[in-house]
Amino acid sequence: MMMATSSNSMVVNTSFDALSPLKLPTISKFKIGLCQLSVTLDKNQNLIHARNSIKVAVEQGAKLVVLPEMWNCPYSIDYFAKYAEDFDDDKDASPSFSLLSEAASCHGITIVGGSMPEWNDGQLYNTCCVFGPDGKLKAKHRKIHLFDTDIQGDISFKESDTFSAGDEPTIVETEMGRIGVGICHDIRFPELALLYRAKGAHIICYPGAFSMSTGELFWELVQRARAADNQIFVATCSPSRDSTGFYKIWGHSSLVAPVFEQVLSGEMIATSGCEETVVVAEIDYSAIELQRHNIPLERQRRRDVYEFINKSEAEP
Ligand SMILES: NC(=O)CCC(=O)C(=O)O
Repeated sequence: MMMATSSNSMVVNTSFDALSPLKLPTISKFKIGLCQLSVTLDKNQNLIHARNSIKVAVEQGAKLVVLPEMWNCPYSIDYFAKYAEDFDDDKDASPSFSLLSEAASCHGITIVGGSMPEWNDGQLYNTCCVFGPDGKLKAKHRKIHLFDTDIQGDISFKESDTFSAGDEPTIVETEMGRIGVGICHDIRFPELALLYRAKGAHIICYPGAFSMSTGELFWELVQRARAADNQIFVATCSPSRDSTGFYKIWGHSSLVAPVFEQVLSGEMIATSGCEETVVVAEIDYSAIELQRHNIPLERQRRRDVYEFINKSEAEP
């Protein structure tokens, strides 16, 4: 069952009971563009930058473009509220929203619009908007798992001091397939990806800004894990490391395929370094079918055994 939510997302019902069979979209082979942007203190500059970068991706053939987490605002607690926009009240008054909508319609592409700080009803959210080729908003995902960390002598950062957490998973039907959306720290939670896979997603897009402290060890690992576990494509897009702020960003925007050259599962097929760049790579959703044929995880899954997880969680 598909439901329209208050936040405008076409969200697939969140129960695990019904497994959506894989259905490939009409266009199942196309190019994706990942715009790894350098984010400055100058919001206007960030917007111009994003528009130019989307154009570069389109010129290289991208039909689906992904932007980074916080592409219009430095990734810093000090700036989130100052740079936030309200996308619901008057969309024309939101320059970032309008830019994404116009870019999508002008180029006739689907845009997973990274994330931006959003004001709504007095709450601040870390929000990703997805636009279709007609420029209309198709979905809005609010980061579900906020990034709070305290690593002694290294990094201390608490998104939850500023942001409220979203509480809805987001899967959106687009011409470029059924897209699950997560924002950065959301990628660490296999349950969310499993839910998207169960609901027939072809790709999960995670705009992200992993830190230098955790990026080297975890960024590639979690992308490949989500792709391999779920036999699905995973795309990530980060700001570049030279972005403004004390928070140092890992970068490395990437595309991971469920299978590569017949056998390799969860293989990185395109990636970047830490500098500003646009990564354009080909997606072929038939790789999902191939990998699920090669190793039919879904048939082998033992839900009867995993029942204990739910039961143990239910205990006080
Ligand atoms: N912006 C984020 O959510 C960062 C997440 C991160 O770095 C992690 O290690 O998790």
